[in-house]
Amino acid sequence: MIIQLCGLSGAGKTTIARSVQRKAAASRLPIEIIDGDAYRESLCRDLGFSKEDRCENIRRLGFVASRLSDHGVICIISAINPYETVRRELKMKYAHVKTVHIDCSLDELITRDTKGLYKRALLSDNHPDKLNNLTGVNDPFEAPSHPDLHLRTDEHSITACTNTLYQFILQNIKHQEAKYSRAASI
Ligand SMILES: Nc1ncnc2c1ncn2[C@@H]1O[C@H](COP(=O)(O)OS(=O)(=O)O)[C@@H](OP(=O)(O)O)[C@H]1O
Ligand SMILES: Nc1ncnc2c1ncn2[C@@H]1O[C@H](COP(=O)(O)OP(=O)(O)O)[C@@H](O)[C@H]1O
Repeated sequence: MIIQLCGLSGAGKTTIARSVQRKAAASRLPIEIIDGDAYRESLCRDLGFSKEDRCENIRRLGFVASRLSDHGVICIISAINPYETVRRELKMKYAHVKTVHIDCSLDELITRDTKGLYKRALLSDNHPDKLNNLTGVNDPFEAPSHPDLHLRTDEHSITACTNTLYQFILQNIKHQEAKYSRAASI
């Protein structure tokens, strides 16, 4: 199974992914987090933040996830993943891909601003530190119209969001197992 998260910087993708991973480890459920930020320091080092590069980034993360997922590892792709076309592409290309929108209002993100990115994006146009392509401020984020799961981190606690995503994963595992056992008995 591949869970492709999408959501703005600071929405809580990494926090929730890690928390679900810890919870799953207690039940010996293998989860690998494929984190955009981390892969941008290795496999995706050559990529920037243009639309083309962001889409190529997601394609590469999707490929890595598919290789692990084929061997029974549940993969969580934790990236902003802002474009509907490439999210759909992953769903079409690989088996058991679920889209989870980690949603949070811009006002709350500007308050959190853990990396100082929003402050930079909101500087005046002629400021030397101005960030010109921050997703959600001055670069597009296409909210998924029909996500498989929608979590609002400005309305629910980290624990509540973790539990919801964890239950969603368990339900989908059960659903997959039932499908395979029906196919095997034919
Ligand atoms: N311009 C701009 N827009 C968005 N994000 C930026 C930008 N510049 C740097 N960063 C940092 O890069 C992280 C996003 O990388 P992703 O690989 O998740 O992005 S994408 O899916 O390819 O759009 C993102 O990480 P998260 O905060 O974890 O989302 C930021 O820390
Ligand atoms: N319900 C919530 N779910 C996830 N993170 C939350 C929530 N409420 C507050 N936060 C805080 O928001 C920040 C999210 O940061 P992070 O997980 O790095 O976001 P992202 O990976 O989407 O950039 C963390 O400081 C986290 O403690």
